[in-house]
Amino acid sequence: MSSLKELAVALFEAGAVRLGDIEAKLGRRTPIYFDLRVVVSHPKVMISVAQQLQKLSEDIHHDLLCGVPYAALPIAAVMSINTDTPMIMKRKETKLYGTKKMLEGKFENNQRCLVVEDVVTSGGSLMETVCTLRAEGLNVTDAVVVLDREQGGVSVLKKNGITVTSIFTLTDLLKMLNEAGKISDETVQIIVEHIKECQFSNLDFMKDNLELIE
Ligand SMILES: O=c1ccn([C@@H]2O[C@H](COP(=O)(O)O)[C@@H](O)[C@H]2O)c(=O)[nH]1
Repeated sequence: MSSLKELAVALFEAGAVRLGDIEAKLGRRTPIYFDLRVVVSHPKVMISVAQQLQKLSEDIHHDLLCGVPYAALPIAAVMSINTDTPMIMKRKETKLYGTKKMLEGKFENNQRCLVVEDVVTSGGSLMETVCTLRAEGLNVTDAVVVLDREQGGVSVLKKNGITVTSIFTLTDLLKMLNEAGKISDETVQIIVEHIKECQFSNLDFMKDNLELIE
């Protein structure tokens, strides 16, 4: 899988692109949903996704990698092994026993941690991980993601000090899948209209869980 178009088609064929009237996070409805969790069952696609993210990471100075739980964890693990970069893991919930740690793995104050994410919509999931990492004394300024759904999350993250670099924007991906005959012109149109109407300009809906700059 040398080209991005080949990767887009491989993701589609692996079942990572779902079309229809789908219920997403917080009861929102969407005509397109990306399920990157399926990639664990397709090792060649996993390697290709990790390699593309590694390319994006080459110019970003970092000491550690951290995947946003859960979908990005295996992707970050493959990148960690391929590049010999230590990884840390954020827990979704704090343990109620033992060490009560939020982060697993070894890290030191002020180390630079690059965040790995599968999909950005509002930016909320990624920001949640960033807040935990920063609260533990890590320096977090960048994230690499597989897909930017172009719904405002990347700008929201920028306002909070995070630069996002993605393998695909939704526009790129739709174009590649349309050219490959996987998605019709009509479906592309429906998705484009939905994305225009469903934009996020802040993370107010989850402000009780986040310590934001704004
Ligand atoms: O098509 C999609 C859209 C979202 N996700 C999951 O949700 C978060 C991203 O949404 P935010 O609003 O930016 O938090 C991400 O962690 C994905 O796992 C998805 O899988 N597919």
